[in-house]
Amino acid sequence: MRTAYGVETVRATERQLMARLPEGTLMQRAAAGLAVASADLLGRVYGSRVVLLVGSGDNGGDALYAGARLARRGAGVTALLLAPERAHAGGLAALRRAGGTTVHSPAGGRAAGATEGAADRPAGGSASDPAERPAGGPAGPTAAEVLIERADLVLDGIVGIGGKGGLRPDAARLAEAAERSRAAVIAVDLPSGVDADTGQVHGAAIRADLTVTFGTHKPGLLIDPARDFAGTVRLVDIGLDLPEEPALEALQHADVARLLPVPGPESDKYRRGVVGIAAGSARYPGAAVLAVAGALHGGAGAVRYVGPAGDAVLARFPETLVSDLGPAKAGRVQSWVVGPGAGDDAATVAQVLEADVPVLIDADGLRLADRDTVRARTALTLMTPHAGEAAALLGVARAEVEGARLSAVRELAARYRATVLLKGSTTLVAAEEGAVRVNATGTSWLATAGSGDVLSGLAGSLLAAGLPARDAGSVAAYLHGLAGRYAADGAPVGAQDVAKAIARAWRDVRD
Ligand SMILES: NC(=O)C1=CN([C@@H]2O[C@H](COP(=O)(O)OP(=O)(O)OC[C@H]3O[C@@H](n4cnc5c(N)ncnc54)[C@H](O)[C@@H]3O)[C@@H](O)[C@H]2O)[C@@H](O)CC1
Ligand SMILES: Nc1ncnc2c1ncn2[C@@H]1O[C@H](COP(=O)(O)OP(=O)(O)O)[C@@H](O)[C@H]1O
Ligand SMILES: [K+]
Repeated sequence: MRTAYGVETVRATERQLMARLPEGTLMQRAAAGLAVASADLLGRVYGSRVVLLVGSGDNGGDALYAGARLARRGAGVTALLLAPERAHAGGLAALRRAGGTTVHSPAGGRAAGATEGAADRPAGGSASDPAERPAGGPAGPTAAEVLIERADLVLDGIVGIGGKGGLRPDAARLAEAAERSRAAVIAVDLPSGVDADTGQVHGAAIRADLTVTFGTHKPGLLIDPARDFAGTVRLVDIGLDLPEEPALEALQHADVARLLPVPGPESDKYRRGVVGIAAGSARYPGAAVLAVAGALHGGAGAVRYVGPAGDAVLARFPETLVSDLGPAKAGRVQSWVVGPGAGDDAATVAQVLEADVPVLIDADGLRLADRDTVRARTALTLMTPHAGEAAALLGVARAEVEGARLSAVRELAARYRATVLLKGSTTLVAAEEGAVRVNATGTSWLATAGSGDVLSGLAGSLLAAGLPARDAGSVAAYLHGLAGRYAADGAPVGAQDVAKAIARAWRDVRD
């Protein structure tokens, strides 16, 4: 299981650990890991040009100490200090001892002619030395921007877990320069400008190729939009003793393998679970077919279908048990999936919600389900909105959900007293309590009509097989994401291709 902890927990565990260790130990561990990752990315350290973006906190300290290590190995290292008087004193001294230079990088300091030598200053001077840049001049790039432009590697130590709100204007300029530059960018702990706890991004942020994070992943590194800014994430162990329950967790192959329902010698189709699919309409029969396709690959022993698309379902999947009597009279099931392509059939949704078995509500069903009825259910409920559907349920704009996925999914889980799977580039699964699961196996090729129907069938099938809602949702998202990757393999796919590839995803996970 990959886990992520919020800032408050990180700070508390760091304090405990620091109390037992000589001062500066943790920062040295962080800087050592950062320097190794930098060297790996550079390939050749000697002769490389490294620029450090240094803010006023310990995040900048990490960058300075790592820069010192790289300077000792022959890199030309320049630190751009956003606030020279507040930059980490020990880190500054270490960098200068190692032969690195520092440049004051205020907003708008122009590099008149911005020459190579603009950054040079004697090692050992003080950060507030008047010899510090900025070089004047009304227009053109600042000295800092020129240095970033010419760098091989930029280390972003502007701000880490101490960041509040969007980047301030002078820091934002550096972030933009780094994005324009061809230099590789490594974010120290997390990309400056992203929210460590939520994954929100307010305005400009560093766009990194690699993020070297310390002690634990932070939730923001795993949730879009921030995840997209982090690039590849590398975790450096600094010895933190973290509590049992994380804020966020992501299943890995081994976790999914343990959760997959596998028939034993005593199994029969009923013991494996029957999933009922109440989906599709005269207008949208395809949704029924796709939900059944997903359900057939989810581990239930049988798939029962009720609704107006029985003929279409049977034509494609003769193994389906089709009934036209409605959910209440269709025969026993261990879970229901209701909603895909359901149109305005509120009666079916209401009937399904009355059943005392786990229910998955998707698509039209989300709009039609009465909130108080869902809240009052005693059996499990799993809701699977995409951002647009979640926004409608919450009464906010879609962009608001996409920008703050974690709070949106938590809020829905609380309002409906249900488990909620929020679909999208990073799928989140939240129950009313406990760690939120994040899934990142997906691919944007999955953004294709009907792939959500496949997911709901798959998750419903896992519910029928006996998985709790959080596991059913996160295992389904994991398999569905992998299946999407396999089916797409770099080219567009249809939802049916995704359903077919689920079997390969199972095999892969179980290997
Ligand atoms: N505490 C520890 O034991 C360790 C901390 N480490 C590093 O320390 C970092 C946390 O250090 P700090 O607590 O000093 O905090 P940060 O360095 O993350 O940020 C605090 C500073 O950034 C400024 N700042 C805040 N928001 C800003 C914004 N939006 N734009 C521009 N500047 C902003 C603040 O004025 C403050 O001076 C971690 O992210 C990690 O990199 C590591 O060295 C590992 C050990
Ligand atoms: N950008 C993306 N990256 C990864 N997965 C995505 C992306 N966009 C959508 N998906 C996934 O594709 C599926 C689409 O589901 P949904 O929006 O319900 O479509 P439909 O209603 O057409 O079936 C979901 O599993 C969702 O998580
Ligand atoms: K940073």
